[in-house]
Amino acid sequence: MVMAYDMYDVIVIGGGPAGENAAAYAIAGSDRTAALVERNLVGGECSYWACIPSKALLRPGHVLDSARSMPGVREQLSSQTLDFEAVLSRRDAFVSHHNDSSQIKWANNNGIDIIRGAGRLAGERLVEVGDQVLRARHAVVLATGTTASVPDVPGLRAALPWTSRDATNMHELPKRVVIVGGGVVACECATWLAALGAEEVIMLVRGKSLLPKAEAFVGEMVAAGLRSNGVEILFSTSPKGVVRPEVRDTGEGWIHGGPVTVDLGHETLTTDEIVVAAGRAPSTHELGLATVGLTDGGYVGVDDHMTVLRSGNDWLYAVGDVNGRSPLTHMGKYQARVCGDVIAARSEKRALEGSRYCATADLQQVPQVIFTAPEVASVGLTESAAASDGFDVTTVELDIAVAGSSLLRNKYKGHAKLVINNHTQCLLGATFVGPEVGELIHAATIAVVGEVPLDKLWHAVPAFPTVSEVWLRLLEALRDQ
Ligand SMILES: Cc1cc2nc3c(=O)[nH]c(=O)nc-3n(C[C@H](O)[C@H](O)[C@H](O)COP(=O)(O)OP(=O)(O)OC[C@H]3O[C@@H](n4cnc5c(N)ncnc54)[C@H](O)[C@@H]3O)c2cc1C
Ligand SMILES: NC(=O)c1ccc[n+]([C@@H]2O[C@H](COP(=O)([O-])OP(=O)(O)OC[C@H]3O[C@@H](n4cnc5c(N)ncnc54)[C@H](O)[C@@H]3O)[C@@H](O)[C@H]2O)c1
Repeated sequence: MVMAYDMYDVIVIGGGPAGENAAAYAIAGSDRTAALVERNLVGGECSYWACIPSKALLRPGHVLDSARSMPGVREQLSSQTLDFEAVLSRRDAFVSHHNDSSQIKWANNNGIDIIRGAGRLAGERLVEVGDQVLRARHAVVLATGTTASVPDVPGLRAALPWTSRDATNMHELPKRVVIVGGGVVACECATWLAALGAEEVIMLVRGKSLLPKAEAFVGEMVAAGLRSNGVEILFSTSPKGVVRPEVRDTGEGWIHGGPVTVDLGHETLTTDEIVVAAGRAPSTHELGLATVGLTDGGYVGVDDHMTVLRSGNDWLYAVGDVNGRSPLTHMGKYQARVCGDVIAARSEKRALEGSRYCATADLQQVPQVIFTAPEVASVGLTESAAASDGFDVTTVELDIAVAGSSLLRNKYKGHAKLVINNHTQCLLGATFVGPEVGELIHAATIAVVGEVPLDKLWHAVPAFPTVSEVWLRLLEALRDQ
Protein backbone atom coordinates (compact mmCIF):
# COMPACT_ATOMS: atom_id res chain seq x y z
CA MET A 1 0.00 0.00 0.00
CA VAL A 2 1.32 3.46 -0.85
CA MET A 3 1.17 5.79 2.13
CA ALA A 4 -0.32 9.26 1.56
CA TYR A 5 2.00 11.94 2.93
CA ASP A 6 1.78 15.65 3.41
CA MET A 7 5.20 16.81 2.30
CA TYR A 8 7.08 19.66 3.99
CA ASP A 9 10.72 20.71 3.77
CA VAL A 10 10.93 21.06 7.55
CA ILE A 11 8.71 19.61 10.28
CA VAL A 12 9.04 20.84 13.84
CA ILE A 13 7.36 18.97 16.71
CA GLY A 14 6.64 21.34 19.59
CA GLY A 15 5.62 24.98 19.18
CA GLY A 16 7.41 26.56 22.13
CA PRO A 17 9.98 29.35 21.70
CA ALA A 18 12.64 26.91 20.47
CA GLY A 19 10.38 25.19 17.92
CA GLU A 20 8.98 28.47 16.58
CA ASN A 21 12.45 29.91 16.01
CA ALA A 22 13.85 26.74 14.43
CA ALA A 23 10.97 26.71 11.92
CA ALA A 24 11.30 30.41 11.11
CA TYR A 25 15.09 30.32 10.66
CA ALA A 26 15.04 27.11 8.60
CA ILE A 27 12.85 28.65 5.90
CA ALA A 28 13.63 32.39 6.16
CA GLY A 29 14.18 34.06 2.80
CA SER A 30 13.54 30.84 0.85
CA ASP A 31 10.60 29.03 -0.73
CA ARG A 32 10.98 26.13 1.69
CA THR A 33 7.85 25.00 3.55
CA ALA A 34 7.54 24.28 7.27
CA ALA A 35 4.98 22.63 9.51
CA LEU A 36 4.90 23.30 13.25
CA VAL A 37 3.08 20.57 15.17
CA GLU A 38 1.68 21.65 18.55
CA ARG A 39 -0.51 19.60 20.87
CA ASN A 40 -1.41 22.47 23.15
CA LEU A 41 -0.85 26.23 22.69
CA VAL A 42 1.54 27.69 20.14
CA GLY A 43 4.05 29.67 22.21
CA GLY A 44 4.73 26.76 24.57
CA GLU A 45 5.31 26.48 28.27
CA CYS A 46 7.32 29.71 28.37
CA SER A 47 4.54 31.94 27.07
CA TYR A 48 1.61 30.62 29.09
CA TRP A 49 2.87 28.64 32.13
CA ALA A 50 6.48 29.57 32.85
CA CYS A 51 8.64 32.65 32.10
CA ILE A 52 5.96 35.13 31.14
CA PRO A 53 3.30 34.58 33.85
CA SER A 54 5.93 34.09 36.57
CA LYS A 55 7.64 37.36 35.71
CA ALA A 56 4.25 39.10 35.49
CA LEU A 57 3.50 37.89 39.04
CA LEU A 58 6.95 38.85 40.36
CA ARG A 59 7.36 42.37 38.99
CA PRO A 60 4.62 44.09 41.06
CA GLY A 61 6.25 42.82 44.27
CA HIS A 62 9.61 44.23 43.20
CA VAL A 63 8.05 47.59 42.34
CA LEU A 64 6.23 47.78 45.69
CA ASP A 65 9.41 46.84 47.56
CA SER A 66 11.34 49.51 45.68
CA ALA A 67 8.66 52.12 46.36
CA ARG A 68 8.58 51.20 50.06
CA SER A 69 12.33 51.75 50.28
CA MET A 70 12.22 55.23 48.74
CA PRO A 71 11.61 58.30 50.92
CA GLY A 72 9.33 60.70 49.11
CA VAL A 73 7.52 57.80 47.47
CA ARG A 74 6.65 55.49 50.37
CA GLU A 75 4.76 58.26 52.18
CA GLN A 76 2.49 58.55 49.16
CA LEU A 77 1.53 54.85 49.05
CA SER A 78 -2.12 54.45 49.89
CA SER A 79 -1.65 50.75 50.65
CA GLN A 80 1.30 48.62 51.75
CA THR A 81 0.03 45.54 49.93
CA LEU A 82 -0.49 44.48 46.33
CA ASP A 83 -3.89 44.43 44.67
CA PHE A 84 -4.20 40.67 44.09
CA GLU A 85 -6.92 40.86 41.45
CA ALA A 86 -5.13 43.61 39.51
CA VAL A 87 -1.88 41.60 39.51
CA LEU A 88 -3.72 38.51 38.22
CA SER A 89 -5.49 40.50 35.59
CA ARG A 90 -2.17 41.89 34.25
CA ARG A 91 -0.77 38.33 34.33
CA ASP A 92 -3.81 37.13 32.35
CA ALA A 93 -3.19 39.80 29.72
CA PHE A 94 0.45 38.66 29.44
CA VAL A 95 -0.64 35.05 28.81
CA SER A 96 -3.17 36.32 26.26
CA HIS A 97 -5.93 34.59 28.28
CA HIS A 98 -4.49 31.32 26.89
CA ASN A 99 -5.42 32.25 23.36
CA ASP A 100 -2.63 31.61 20.87
CA SER A 101 -4.18 33.33 17.84
CA SER A 102 -1.47 36.02 17.70
CA GLN A 103 1.27 33.35 17.69
CA ILE A 104 -0.54 31.50 14.91
CA LYS A 105 -0.76 34.72 12.94
CA TRP A 106 2.98 35.26 13.45
CA ALA A 107 3.70 31.70 12.26
CA ASN A 108 1.48 31.98 9.21
CA ASN A 109 2.99 35.37 8.32
CA ASN A 110 6.39 33.67 8.38
CA GLY A 111 5.25 30.92 6.04
CA ILE A 112 4.79 28.27 8.75
CA ASP A 113 1.73 25.96 8.77
CA ILE A 114 0.38 25.06 12.21
CA ILE A 115 -0.78 21.49 12.68
CA ARG A 116 -2.73 20.91 15.89
CA GLY A 117 -2.18 17.62 17.67
CA ALA A 118 0.46 15.43 19.28
CA GLY A 119 3.26 14.62 16.86
CA ARG A 120 5.38 11.47 16.96
CA LEU A 121 8.17 10.10 14.83
CA ALA A 122 7.12 7.16 12.68
CA GLY A 123 10.46 6.35 11.06
CA GLU A 124 13.02 8.28 9.03
CA ARG A 125 11.67 11.75 8.09
CA LEU A 126 8.12 10.68 9.00
CA VAL A 127 5.89 12.31 11.58
CA GLU A 128 2.40 11.17 12.54
CA VAL A 129 -0.20 13.54 13.94
CA GLY A 130 -3.34 11.52 14.60
CA ASP A 131 -4.31 10.02 11.24
CA GLN A 132 -2.17 12.47 9.29
CA VAL A 133 1.30 11.47 8.10
CA LEU A 134 3.85 14.17 7.31
CA ARG A 135 7.09 13.60 5.46
CA ALA A 136 10.09 15.94 5.70
CA ARG A 137 12.23 16.61 2.65
CA HIS A 138 15.10 18.06 4.68
CA ALA A 139 14.62 17.99 8.44
CA VAL A 140 12.57 17.03 11.47
CA VAL A 141 13.21 19.11 14.59
CA LEU A 142 12.21 17.91 18.06
CA ALA A 143 11.32 20.83 20.33
CA THR A 144 8.91 19.25 22.80
CA GLY A 145 10.33 20.79 25.99
CA THR A 146 9.79 19.38 29.47
CA THR A 147 7.08 18.90 32.08
CA ALA A 148 7.24 19.22 35.86
CA SER A 149 8.55 16.16 37.72
CA VAL A 150 6.57 14.99 40.72
CA PRO A 151 8.77 12.93 43.09
CA ASP A 152 7.63 9.49 44.15
CA VAL A 153 6.55 10.43 47.66
CA PRO A 154 3.69 8.35 49.12
CA GLY A 155 0.40 10.22 48.72
CA LEU A 156 1.91 13.18 46.84
CA ARG A 157 0.42 12.53 43.40
CA ALA A 158 -2.92 11.54 44.90
CA ALA A 159 -3.03 14.88 46.71
CA LEU A 160 -3.09 16.67 43.31
CA PRO A 161 -0.26 19.06 44.25
CA TRP A 162 0.25 22.31 42.40
CA THR A 163 3.02 22.29 39.81
CA SER A 164 4.53 25.38 38.22
CA ARG A 165 1.52 25.47 35.87
CA ASP A 166 -0.86 26.06 38.78
CA ALA A 167 1.45 28.43 40.61
CA THR A 168 2.01 30.65 37.56
CA ASN A 169 -1.67 30.53 36.62
CA MET A 170 -3.12 30.74 40.11
CA HIS A 171 -6.60 32.14 40.54
CA GLU A 172 -6.74 31.97 44.32
CA LEU A 173 -4.04 32.46 46.94
CA PRO A 174 -3.50 29.64 49.42
CA LYS A 175 -3.13 31.18 52.90
CA ARG A 176 -0.67 28.48 53.90
CA VAL A 177 1.56 26.84 51.32
CA VAL A 178 4.42 24.33 51.36
CA ILE A 179 6.86 24.36 48.43
CA VAL A 180 8.98 21.28 47.68
CA GLY A 181 12.35 22.28 46.15
CA GLY A 182 15.09 24.85 46.50
CA GLY A 183 15.84 25.54 42.82
CA VAL A 184 14.87 28.42 40.58
CA VAL A 185 11.15 27.69 40.32
CA ALA A 186 10.83 27.16 44.09
CA CYS A 187 12.66 30.40 44.95
CA GLU A 188 10.77 32.55 42.45
CA CYS A 189 7.45 30.99 43.44
CA ALA A 190 8.06 31.57 47.17
CA THR A 191 8.91 35.18 46.30
CA TRP A 192 5.63 35.91 44.50
CA LEU A 193 3.42 33.94 46.93
CA ALA A 194 4.86 35.88 49.87
CA ALA A 195 4.62 39.22 48.02
CA LEU A 196 1.00 38.53 47.11
CA GLY A 197 0.11 37.97 50.75
CA ALA A 198 0.29 34.23 51.53
CA GLU A 199 0.45 34.12 55.32
CA GLU A 200 2.65 31.07 55.68
CA VAL A 201 5.12 29.95 53.01
CA ILE A 202 7.38 27.03 53.95
CA MET A 203 10.08 25.70 51.61
CA LEU A 204 11.25 22.09 51.97
CA VAL A 205 14.79 21.93 50.60
CA ARG A 206 16.51 18.55 50.54
CA GLY A 207 20.01 20.08 50.27
CA LYS A 208 21.82 22.51 52.54
CA SER A 209 21.35 25.63 50.41
CA LEU A 210 19.09 27.31 47.88
CA LEU A 211 20.17 27.53 44.22
CA PRO A 212 23.17 25.23 44.78
CA LYS A 213 24.41 25.49 41.18
CA ALA A 214 25.21 29.19 41.70
CA GLU A 215 28.05 30.81 43.68
CA ALA A 216 27.53 30.10 47.41
CA PHE A 217 26.67 33.72 48.33
CA VAL A 218 23.70 33.59 45.93
CA GLY A 219 21.78 31.00 47.96
CA GLU A 220 22.62 32.79 51.21
CA MET A 221 21.41 36.19 49.99
CA VAL A 222 18.25 34.80 48.38
CA ALA A 223 17.47 32.86 51.58
CA ALA A 224 17.94 36.04 53.63
CA GLY A 225 15.64 37.93 51.24
CA LEU A 226 12.95 35.25 51.42
CA ARG A 227 13.16 35.09 55.23
CA SER A 228 12.84 38.86 55.50
CA ASN A 229 9.58 38.50 53.56
CA GLY A 230 8.30 35.88 55.99
CA VAL A 231 9.23 32.68 54.13
CA GLU A 232 10.39 29.76 56.30
CA ILE A 233 13.09 27.54 54.77
CA LEU A 234 13.67 24.04 56.08
CA PHE A 235 16.99 22.68 54.79
CA SER A 236 17.92 18.96 54.65
CA THR A 237 14.20 18.25 54.58
CA SER A 238 12.11 16.23 52.13
CA PRO A 239 8.51 15.14 52.43
CA LYS A 240 8.21 11.50 53.52
CA GLY A 241 4.49 11.24 52.92
CA VAL A 242 1.51 13.42 52.07
CA VAL A 243 -2.14 13.01 53.05
CA ARG A 244 -5.04 15.04 51.68
CA PRO A 245 -8.33 13.48 52.75
CA GLU A 246 -10.43 15.79 50.60
CA VAL A 247 -9.00 16.04 47.07
CA ARG A 248 -10.87 18.13 44.48
CA ASP A 249 -9.89 18.50 40.85
CA THR A 250 -10.84 22.17 40.75
CA GLY A 251 -8.67 22.97 37.73
CA GLU A 252 -5.43 24.79 37.06
CA GLY A 253 -4.55 27.45 39.60
CA TRP A 254 -7.40 26.71 42.02
CA ILE A 255 -6.76 25.11 45.41
CA HIS A 256 -7.08 21.37 44.86
CA GLY A 257 -9.16 20.41 47.89
CA GLY A 258 -8.94 20.50 51.65
CA PRO A 259 -5.91 20.79 53.92
CA VAL A 260 -2.78 18.76 53.20
CA THR A 261 -0.70 17.07 55.88
CA VAL A 262 2.98 16.68 55.05
CA ASP A 263 5.04 14.17 57.01
CA LEU A 264 8.66 15.31 57.40
CA GLY A 265 9.75 12.31 59.46
CA HIS A 266 10.35 14.23 62.68
CA GLU A 267 7.23 16.44 62.46
CA THR A 268 4.14 17.04 60.34
CA LEU A 269 2.95 20.24 58.71
CA THR A 270 -0.60 21.12 57.75
CA THR A 271 -1.06 23.44 54.82
CA ASP A 272 -3.67 24.62 52.31
CA GLU A 273 -1.70 23.74 49.17
CA ILE A 274 1.54 21.98 48.28
CA VAL A 275 3.61 23.18 45.32
CA VAL A 276 6.05 20.76 43.70
CA ALA A 277 9.06 22.54 42.16
CA ALA A 278 11.40 19.55 41.96
CA GLY A 279 12.85 19.85 38.47
CA ARG A 280 11.67 18.82 35.01
CA ALA A 281 11.47 15.71 32.82
CA PRO A 282 11.81 15.74 29.01
CA SER A 283 8.60 15.36 26.98
CA THR A 284 9.82 12.38 24.98
CA HIS A 285 7.72 9.47 26.24
CA GLU A 286 5.33 9.25 23.34
CA LEU A 287 7.53 10.80 20.69
CA GLY A 288 8.31 7.64 18.71
CA LEU A 289 12.05 7.91 19.36
CA ALA A 290 12.36 4.12 19.21
CA THR A 291 11.23 4.21 15.55
CA VAL A 292 14.55 5.87 14.66
CA GLY A 293 16.74 3.84 17.00
CA LEU A 294 16.71 6.19 19.98
CA THR A 295 15.50 5.57 23.53
CA ASP A 296 12.05 6.83 24.53
CA GLY A 297 11.73 8.97 27.61
CA GLY A 298 15.15 10.57 28.01
CA TYR A 299 16.75 13.82 26.91
CA VAL A 300 17.71 13.81 23.21
CA GLY A 301 21.46 14.45 22.99
CA VAL A 302 22.73 16.64 20.15
CA ASP A 303 26.03 17.86 18.71
CA ASP A 304 26.88 21.57 18.41
CA HIS A 305 24.92 21.78 15.12
CA MET A 306 21.86 20.56 17.06
CA THR A 307 21.89 17.29 15.07
CA VAL A 308 20.71 14.36 17.17
CA LEU A 309 23.59 12.13 18.27
CA ARG A 310 23.52 8.51 17.17
CA SER A 311 20.73 9.06 14.63
CA GLY A 312 23.25 8.13 11.93
CA ASN A 313 22.11 10.87 9.58
CA ASP A 314 21.70 14.61 9.37
CA TRP A 315 17.92 15.01 9.13
CA LEU A 316 16.97 14.85 12.83
CA TYR A 317 17.57 17.77 15.20
CA ALA A 318 16.59 18.68 18.78
CA VAL A 319 16.47 22.17 20.26
CA GLY A 320 15.44 23.75 23.55
CA ASP A 321 14.79 22.03 26.87
CA VAL A 322 14.33 18.61 25.26
CA ASN A 323 18.05 18.27 24.48
CA GLY A 324 18.98 18.91 28.13
CA ARG A 325 21.82 21.31 27.28
CA SER A 326 20.65 24.53 28.81
CA PRO A 327 17.01 24.69 29.90
CA LEU A 328 16.32 28.40 29.46
CA THR A 329 14.16 30.14 26.89
CA HIS A 330 16.89 32.39 25.50
CA MET A 331 19.28 29.44 25.14
CA GLY A 332 16.61 27.33 23.42
CA LYS A 333 15.99 30.18 20.99
CA TYR A 334 19.75 30.53 20.40
CA GLN A 335 20.00 26.80 19.66
CA ALA A 336 17.00 27.17 17.35
CA ARG A 337 18.70 29.95 15.37
CA VAL A 338 21.77 27.74 14.96
CA CYS A 339 19.60 24.75 14.02
CA GLY A 340 17.55 26.73 11.49
CA ASP A 341 20.70 28.12 9.88
CA VAL A 342 22.22 24.61 9.69
CA ILE A 343 19.06 23.20 8.08
CA ALA A 344 19.02 26.06 5.57
CA ALA A 345 22.70 25.57 4.71
CA ARG A 346 22.42 21.80 4.38
CA SER A 347 19.31 22.00 2.23
CA GLU A 348 21.09 24.48 -0.07
CA LYS A 349 24.19 22.22 -0.03
CA ARG A 350 26.32 24.95 1.51
CA ALA A 351 29.22 24.07 3.85
CA LEU A 352 28.71 24.81 7.55
CA GLU A 353 31.45 27.40 7.52
CA GLY A 354 31.43 30.10 10.18
CA SER A 355 30.59 30.21 13.86
CA ARG A 356 26.84 30.80 13.37
CA TYR A 357 26.42 27.10 12.60
CA CYS A 358 27.73 25.99 16.00
CA ALA A 359 26.03 26.52 19.37
CA THR A 360 29.23 27.27 21.27
CA ALA A 361 27.69 29.40 24.02
CA ASP A 362 25.15 27.03 25.50
CA LEU A 363 27.43 25.03 27.71
CA GLN A 364 29.91 27.37 29.42
CA GLN A 365 28.69 30.89 28.56
CA VAL A 366 25.05 30.83 29.61
CA PRO A 367 23.47 33.95 31.08
CA GLN A 368 20.55 33.70 33.52
CA VAL A 369 18.52 36.08 35.62
CA ILE A 370 16.58 34.76 38.62
CA PHE A 371 13.84 37.21 39.54
CA THR A 372 13.89 36.74 43.31
CA ALA A 373 14.25 39.59 45.83
CA PRO A 374 17.18 40.23 45.62
CA GLU A 375 17.63 39.41 41.96
CA VAL A 376 20.42 37.11 40.75
CA ALA A 377 22.22 37.60 37.44
CA SER A 378 24.99 35.34 36.28
CA VAL A 379 26.85 34.25 33.19
CA GLY A 380 29.39 31.55 32.48
CA LEU A 381 31.18 29.45 35.04
CA THR A 382 31.13 29.70 38.80
CA GLU A 383 34.44 29.32 40.62
CA SER A 384 33.73 25.67 41.41
CA ALA A 385 32.47 24.83 37.91
CA ALA A 386 35.62 26.43 36.45
CA ALA A 387 37.78 24.37 38.78
CA SER A 388 36.00 21.15 37.85
CA ASP A 389 36.43 22.00 34.16
CA GLY A 390 40.20 22.25 34.81
CA PHE A 391 40.67 26.03 34.59
CA ASP A 392 43.27 27.81 36.72
CA VAL A 393 41.36 30.85 38.02
CA THR A 394 41.55 33.99 40.11
CA THR A 395 38.41 35.43 41.64
CA VAL A 396 37.46 38.85 42.92
CA GLU A 397 34.32 39.74 44.81
CA LEU A 398 32.86 42.64 46.73
CA ASP A 399 29.64 44.21 47.93
CA ILE A 400 27.90 46.43 45.42
CA ALA A 401 28.27 49.86 47.02
CA VAL A 402 28.63 52.61 44.44
CA ALA A 403 26.88 55.93 43.95
CA GLY A 404 24.51 54.32 41.44
CA SER A 405 23.36 51.62 43.85
CA SER A 406 22.72 54.00 46.76
CA LEU A 407 20.79 56.31 44.44
CA LEU A 408 18.75 53.35 43.16
CA ARG A 409 17.45 52.59 46.66
CA ASN A 410 18.29 53.38 50.28
CA LYS A 411 20.31 50.64 52.02
CA TYR A 412 21.00 48.87 48.71
CA LYS A 413 22.48 45.43 49.45
CA GLY A 414 24.27 43.57 46.68
CA HIS A 415 27.32 41.46 45.95
CA ALA A 416 29.37 40.76 42.82
CA LYS A 417 32.01 38.22 41.83
CA LEU A 418 34.18 37.67 38.76
CA VAL A 419 35.97 34.45 37.82
CA ILE A 420 39.08 35.07 35.70
CA ASN A 421 41.04 32.60 33.59
CA ASN A 422 44.68 33.04 34.70
CA HIS A 423 45.94 31.77 31.38
CA THR A 424 44.03 34.18 29.11
CA GLN A 425 43.30 36.99 31.62
CA CYS A 426 39.69 36.92 30.37
CA LEU A 427 36.47 36.43 32.31
CA LEU A 428 35.03 32.93 32.59
CA GLY A 429 32.09 33.96 34.72
CA ALA A 430 30.35 36.74 36.60
CA THR A 431 27.63 36.77 39.24
CA PHE A 432 25.70 39.70 40.66
CA VAL A 433 23.07 39.65 43.42
CA GLY A 434 21.02 42.71 44.35
CA PRO A 435 17.95 44.69 43.38
CA GLU A 436 17.66 45.12 39.61
CA VAL A 437 21.01 43.50 38.77
CA GLY A 438 19.33 41.69 35.86
CA GLU A 439 20.10 44.58 33.55
CA LEU A 440 23.84 44.34 34.39
CA ILE A 441 24.32 40.90 32.94
CA HIS A 442 24.56 41.57 29.24
CA ALA A 443 27.80 43.55 29.72
CA ALA A 444 29.25 40.52 31.50
CA THR A 445 27.97 38.20 28.77
CA ILE A 446 29.77 40.26 26.13
CA ALA A 447 32.98 40.20 28.18
CA VAL A 448 32.77 36.40 28.63
CA VAL A 449 31.72 35.48 25.07
CA GLY A 450 33.94 38.12 23.47
CA GLU A 451 36.89 37.01 25.66
CA VAL A 452 37.68 40.64 26.41
CA PRO A 453 41.05 40.76 28.24
CA LEU A 454 41.10 42.54 31.62
CA ASP A 455 43.42 45.29 30.35
CA LYS A 456 40.82 46.12 27.68
CA LEU A 457 38.04 46.11 30.27
CA TRP A 458 39.85 49.01 31.99
CA HIS A 459 38.79 51.09 29.00
CA ALA A 460 35.12 50.04 29.19
CA VAL A 461 34.23 52.99 31.41
CA PRO A 462 30.95 52.58 33.32
CA ALA A 463 28.67 55.62 33.18
CA PHE A 464 28.29 57.61 36.39
CA PRO A 465 26.20 57.20 38.52
CA THR A 466 24.99 53.73 37.50
CA VAL A 467 25.23 50.40 39.33
CA SER A 468 27.59 49.33 36.53
CA GLU A 469 30.33 51.25 38.33
CA VAL A 470 30.74 48.05 40.31
CA TRP A 471 32.77 46.87 37.29
CA LEU A 472 35.37 49.57 38.03
CA ARG A 473 35.46 48.64 41.72
CA LEU A 474 35.93 44.96 40.80
CA LEU A 475 38.85 45.78 38.49
CA GLU A 476 40.42 48.02 41.16
CA ALA A 477 40.01 45.27 43.78
CA LEU A 478 41.64 42.82 41.39
CA ARG A 479 44.56 45.21 40.79
CA ASP A 480 45.05 45.53 44.56
CA GLN A 481 44.89 41.80 45.30
C1 LIG B 1 7.91 28.43 36.29
C2 LIG B 1 9.00 28.55 35.25
C3 LIG B 1 9.56 29.78 35.01
C4 LIG B 1 10.56 29.92 34.05
N1 LIG B 1 11.11 31.14 33.86
C5 LIG B 1 12.09 31.30 32.95
C6 LIG B 1 12.67 32.58 32.73
O1 LIG B 1 12.35 33.57 33.37
N2 LIG B 1 13.63 32.68 31.78
C7 LIG B 1 14.04 31.60 31.05
O2 LIG B 1 14.91 31.76 30.19
N3 LIG B 1 13.52 30.37 31.25
C8 LIG B 1 12.55 30.20 32.19
N4 LIG B 1 11.99 28.97 32.37
C9 LIG B 1 12.41 27.86 31.50
C10 LIG B 1 11.66 27.96 30.15
O3 LIG B 1 10.26 27.91 30.39
C11 LIG B 1 12.06 26.84 29.22
O4 LIG B 1 13.46 26.84 29.08
C12 LIG B 1 11.43 27.05 27.84
O5 LIG B 1 10.03 27.05 27.92
C13 LIG B 1 11.89 25.94 26.87
O6 LIG B 1 11.36 26.19 25.61
P1 LIG B 1 11.08 24.97 24.61
O7 LIG B 1 10.57 25.59 23.35
O8 LIG B 1 12.26 24.09 24.56
O9 LIG B 1 9.94 24.11 25.31
P2 LIG B 1 8.47 24.49 25.81
O10 LIG B 1 8.30 25.93 26.08
O11 LIG B 1 8.21 23.53 26.92
O12 LIG B 1 7.54 24.13 24.56
C14 LIG B 1 7.42 22.81 24.11
C15 LIG B 1 6.12 22.69 23.35
O13 LIG B 1 6.06 21.41 22.76
C16 LIG B 1 4.73 20.93 22.84
N5 LIG B 1 4.78 19.47 22.72
C17 LIG B 1 5.35 18.57 23.55
N6 LIG B 1 5.24 17.33 23.05
C18 LIG B 1 4.58 17.46 21.88
C19 LIG B 1 4.17 16.55 20.88
N7 LIG B 1 4.44 15.24 20.98
N8 LIG B 1 3.52 17.01 19.80
C20 LIG B 1 3.24 18.32 19.66
N9 LIG B 1 3.61 19.24 20.58
C21 LIG B 1 4.28 18.82 21.66
C22 LIG B 1 4.25 21.42 24.19
O14 LIG B 1 2.83 21.46 24.23
C23 LIG B 1 4.88 22.81 24.23
O15 LIG B 1 4.01 23.77 23.69
C24 LIG B 1 11.00 28.79 33.33
C25 LIG B 1 10.44 27.53 33.57
C26 LIG B 1 9.44 27.41 34.52
C27 LIG B 1 8.83 26.06 34.78
N1 LIG C 1 14.47 32.91 35.85
C1 LIG C 1 14.83 31.81 35.23
O1 LIG C 1 15.77 31.79 34.45
C2 LIG C 1 14.09 30.53 35.48
C3 LIG C 1 12.97 30.52 36.30
C4 LIG C 1 12.36 29.31 36.56
C5 LIG C 1 12.84 28.15 35.98
N2 LIG C 1 13.91 28.20 35.18
C6 LIG C 1 14.49 26.97 34.63
O2 LIG C 1 13.57 25.92 34.68
C7 LIG C 1 14.22 24.73 35.05
C8 LIG C 1 13.46 24.01 36.12
O3 LIG C 1 13.56 24.68 37.38
P1 LIG C 1 13.33 23.88 38.73
O4 LIG C 1 13.44 24.83 39.86
O5 LIG C 1 12.11 23.04 38.60
O6 LIG C 1 14.54 22.85 38.74
P2 LIG C 1 15.93 22.91 39.51
O7 LIG C 1 16.72 21.78 39.01
O8 LIG C 1 16.52 24.28 39.48
O9 LIG C 1 15.55 22.64 41.04
C9 LIG C 1 14.92 21.47 41.44
C10 LIG C 1 14.87 21.44 42.97
O10 LIG C 1 14.07 20.34 43.37
C11 LIG C 1 14.77 19.56 44.33
N3 LIG C 1 14.34 18.17 44.18
C12 LIG C 1 14.46 17.39 43.08
N4 LIG C 1 13.96 16.17 43.33
C13 LIG C 1 13.50 16.20 44.60
C14 LIG C 1 12.89 15.24 45.45
N5 LIG C 1 12.67 13.99 45.02
N6 LIG C 1 12.56 15.61 46.69
C15 LIG C 1 12.81 16.85 47.13
N7 LIG C 1 13.39 17.81 46.40
C16 LIG C 1 13.74 17.48 45.15
C17 LIG C 1 16.23 19.78 43.99
O11 LIG C 1 17.04 19.49 45.11
C18 LIG C 1 16.22 21.26 43.62
O12 LIG C 1 16.26 22.06 44.79
C19 LIG C 1 15.61 25.10 35.48
O13 LIG C 1 16.51 24.67 34.51
C20 LIG C 1 15.60 26.57 35.58
O14 LIG C 1 16.82 27.16 35.20
C21 LIG C 1 14.55 29.36 34.92
